Amino acid sequence: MTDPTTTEPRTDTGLSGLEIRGLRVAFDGFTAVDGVDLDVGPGDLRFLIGPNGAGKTTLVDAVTGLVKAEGSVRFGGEDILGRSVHRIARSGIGRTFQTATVFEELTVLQNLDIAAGAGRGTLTMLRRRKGVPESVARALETVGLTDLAGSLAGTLAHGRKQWLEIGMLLVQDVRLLLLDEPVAGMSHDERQATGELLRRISRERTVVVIEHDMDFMRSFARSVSVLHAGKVLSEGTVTEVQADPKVQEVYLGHAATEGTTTGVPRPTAAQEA
Ligand SMILES: Nc1ncnc2c1ncn2[C@@H]1O[C@H](COP(=O)(O)OP(=O)(O)OP(=O)(O)O)[C@@H](O)[C@H]1O
Repeated sequence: MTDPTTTEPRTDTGLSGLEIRGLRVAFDGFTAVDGVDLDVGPGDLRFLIGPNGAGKTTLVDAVTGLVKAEGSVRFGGEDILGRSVHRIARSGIGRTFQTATVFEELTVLQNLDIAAGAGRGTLTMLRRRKGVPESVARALETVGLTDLAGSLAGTLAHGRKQWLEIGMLLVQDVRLLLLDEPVAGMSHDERQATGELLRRISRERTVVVIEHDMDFMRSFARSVSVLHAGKVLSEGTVTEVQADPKVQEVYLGHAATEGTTTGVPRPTAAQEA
């Protein structure tokens, strides 16, 4: 269930929100993102859900500069659309992909150190350091990997690799985290720990999660946007979105055609009867 004490997006100084207007992405005449307006408040923990092919990943690709898009994407007061991937990353936006991309042959600490270095100036990089940088120690603590700092990343369990990747965004001081199905393939306990981690992170940063796992969404989303056929179909709290007949129609329609209940919001009592 959504924590009622954390329903309101935070507005503390230093937190930045995302403002998307008229976002459009076309691939050879096929419009994958079709005029999306989306506001993610500072410190929100927003879930982006929708059936396969709805345009969720393409939207994140557009925000991070991986695909060309029209419209506007403002973060921290600046329009970032059209900037290079590198410049967008430097403006404080980071993402993870469905498959964790960590350096398996390096230790957890080395992975974090490299990620931290990516945000440092050349002079700082050249300076000799003693011990673990504070930002790295903090990230280790936050993602719960302090005791595994010396372990090779390749030996980590699946869930912990995802946490390491999130830690790599934290040391880069990413202020907007865009996470693509972070709990896919995780055990129940790992999902729970990941949800709690995202709650902690969203006290200081803005978090957007693409997700198909509806139980996870129900437990941890502070707000939800439903995408369908490249457009925002519905938006609100978990309760509001689940009660929206348009959402039920889209998901139930898919369940019927795909023979799966993955991603189907829990039917209302009336539907179950
Ligand atoms: N590079 C591309 N070239 C052509 N079409 C693409 C490309 N990338 C995505 N698409 C199409 O755009 C649509 C949206 O895809 P996208 O991956 O954004 O959906 P999604 O909501 O993330 O789906 P899923 O939940 O399955 O990951 C799909 O029809 C997909 O086939």
